[in-house]
Amino acid sequence: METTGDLAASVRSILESAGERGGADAVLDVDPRSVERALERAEADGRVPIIAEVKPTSPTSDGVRNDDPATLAQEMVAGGATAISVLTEPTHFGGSADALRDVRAAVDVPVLRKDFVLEEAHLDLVEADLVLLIARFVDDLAGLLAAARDRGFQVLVEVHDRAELETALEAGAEVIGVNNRDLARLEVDLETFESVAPHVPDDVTLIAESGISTPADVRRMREAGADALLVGSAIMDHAGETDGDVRANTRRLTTAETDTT
Ligand SMILES: O=P(O)(O)OC[C@@H](O)[C@@H](O)c1c[nH]c2ccccc12
Repeated sequence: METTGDLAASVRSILESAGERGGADAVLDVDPRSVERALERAEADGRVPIIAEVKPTSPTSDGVRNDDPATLAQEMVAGGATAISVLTEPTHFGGSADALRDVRAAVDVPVLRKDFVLEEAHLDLVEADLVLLIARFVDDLAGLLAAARDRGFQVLVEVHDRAELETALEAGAEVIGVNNRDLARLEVDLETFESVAPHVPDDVTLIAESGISTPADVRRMREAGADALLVGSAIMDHAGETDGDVRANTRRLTTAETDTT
């Protein structure tokens, strides 16, 4: 793992608490809902493939939403979401394994577990269809990827630059997310995706992550090659700028390529 000296203080503290969280008693055996199939269904219906994120709060959000995660997820699916991402990180994002379990029981789309998984035992906290591994924070990416696949998980490997992309490809990642947020400064720049995307092989499923808030942002990321987009804050609307209507917020983005008004 890289030294944590160049990371934002909140990210250092997230990693410290992640390292202290234990695993689980049993090794999971997951029967996953196919992400590939879900993406094909969205494209066939003319919906932009959006992975909508249930994120009660975050170090960069203005506020907290304590709505029932399962209800939020159902509203997101009603707004056309292709998959749901659920934070399970408890100390900085207000997430939990129970929230993910409730969401997965309430919807029939694939569910991504969003957390700071650093070692094999962390994989066994809760079943999900897709699990996130962050290239920058994982020592043995190929090993953890294999351990996740052995359990049946599909795996989203997150990168932020070309060097991390190479690491992800060498490790055999098939689904790669480019995070527009820089974890050293916590700032978002959509150019990050645009600069990394051209170097991603066509057979990789490519996801643009973070900082996507408007239909124009959606179109920009799609033009740069995104197969899907991961959106949290603009849908959760922690500050309450859109009456917190998660269904409408999701629909505005899933229809961005058909409704260009
Ligand atoms: O809220 P945003 O800017 O739409 O971002 C969503 C998602 O990309 C972000 O929550 C995220 C991306 N990678 C992460 C890793 C851990 C925790 C959270 C994240």
